Amino acid sequence: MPAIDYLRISLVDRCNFQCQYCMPEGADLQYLPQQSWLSRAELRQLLEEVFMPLGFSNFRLTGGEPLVRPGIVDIVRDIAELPGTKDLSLTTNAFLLSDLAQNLWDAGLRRVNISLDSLDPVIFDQIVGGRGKSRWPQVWDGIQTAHRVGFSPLKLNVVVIPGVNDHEVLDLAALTFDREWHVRFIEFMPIGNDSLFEAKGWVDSETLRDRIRQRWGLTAGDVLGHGPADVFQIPSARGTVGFISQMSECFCDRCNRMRLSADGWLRPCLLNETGQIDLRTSLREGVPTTELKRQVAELLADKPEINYKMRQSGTSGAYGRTMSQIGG
Ligand SMILES: Nc1nc2c(ncn2[C@@H]2O[C@H](COP(=O)(O)OP(=O)(O)OP(=O)(O)O)[C@@H](O)[C@H]2O)c(=O)[nH]1
Ligand SMILES: C[S@@+](CC[C@H](N)C(=O)[O-])C[C@H]1O[C@@H](n2cnc3c(N)ncnc32)[C@H](O)[C@@H]1O
Ligand code: SF4
Ligand code: SF4
Repeated sequence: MPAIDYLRISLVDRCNFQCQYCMPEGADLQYLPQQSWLSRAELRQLLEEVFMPLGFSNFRLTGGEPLVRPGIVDIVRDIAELPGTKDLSLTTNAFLLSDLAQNLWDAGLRRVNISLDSLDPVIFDQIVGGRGKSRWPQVWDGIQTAHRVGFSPLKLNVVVIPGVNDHEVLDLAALTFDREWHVRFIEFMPIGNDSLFEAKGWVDSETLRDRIRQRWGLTAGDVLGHGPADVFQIPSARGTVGFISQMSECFCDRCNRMRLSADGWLRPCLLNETGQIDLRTSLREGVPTTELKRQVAELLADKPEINYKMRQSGTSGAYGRTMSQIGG
């Protein structure tokens, strides 16, 4: 088991999109009241006094949509400035990125992962649940702005849904040719929209790799990252193609991460709800951070047993929190 040094921090459970695969269909999600979000100061305190001393040094901000969190730029600055931060990144749908990219860069953020499920604006809008004006141009503009500002590596995340966007895999992979963009294909996971998962299923990464291999060839690749992607490269492309294959390969034995929700629950596994602890309530009740550190250390010791294969141990039926509430 590798060292657990990667913390994914969800800053807000709300989102300006409602992607088919992420939110339950017809979702009437109960959003957290704002006062239950970890404040900027509480988050900083937990990082400095609990997580960093336990060896966490790589941080990812996510959501919901992290760019709708008020004060996002200040939160980025706080974390970027902490001496214990080795790598800081953000996962976003990029809808608000063109306005924020420069400020985020100035605050110390250097890389972003962006969801882009389709190059076809009509399909894109169907996936993200748009009504009225198309959302695609603004997202594309956000990606271009991030590129211009200098974020690198710049990764694009595609959740592949059979019959929805799987026919675009070659076009999306071709985005890696001219620019140093890193396109990652994610196998649809059974969290978020269960009925869509049952209806559509998922495409295994090897099938996608075969398609790419037959068209252009495929060699080993490399890009900075702490997540589960297997990285390849189309010969002579500037960027890479990555595959996140929870369903076909299961990468739990190399899991190096935990998740902190917007309301301060620490979750040892995305797909298994065992062992979560409520750090925010304890912090607000005055429990010393030395004690919280002891509790987190205990959970770190239990983490290898809390994984996708053992998910029945922590979940009865539907997950208590869905993908947008956990942050992916
Ligand atoms: N099952 C599972 N899926 C994960 C895990 N980590 C990331 N993913 C999936 O991969 C998606 C993309 O992750 P990103 O938010 O882009 O971050 P990442 O790939 O971990 O980050 P870097 O490799 O550091 O760039 C997530 O939304 C999940 O769908 C994990 O621990 N378990
Ligand atoms: C929950 S979103 C949060 C960050 C941001 N809103 C975004 O979309 O990038 C993080 C990631 O989770 C992925 N995701 C959501 N639901 C998923 C599912 N059921 N299976 C696989 N990936 C999923 C999204 O594609 C996205 O890359
Ligand atoms: S994938 Fe991201 S953008 Fe889409 S609904 Fe989920 S949280 Fe929002
Ligand atoms: S499913 Fe859980 S244990 Fe497996 S890689 Fe994801 S977070 Fe880690």
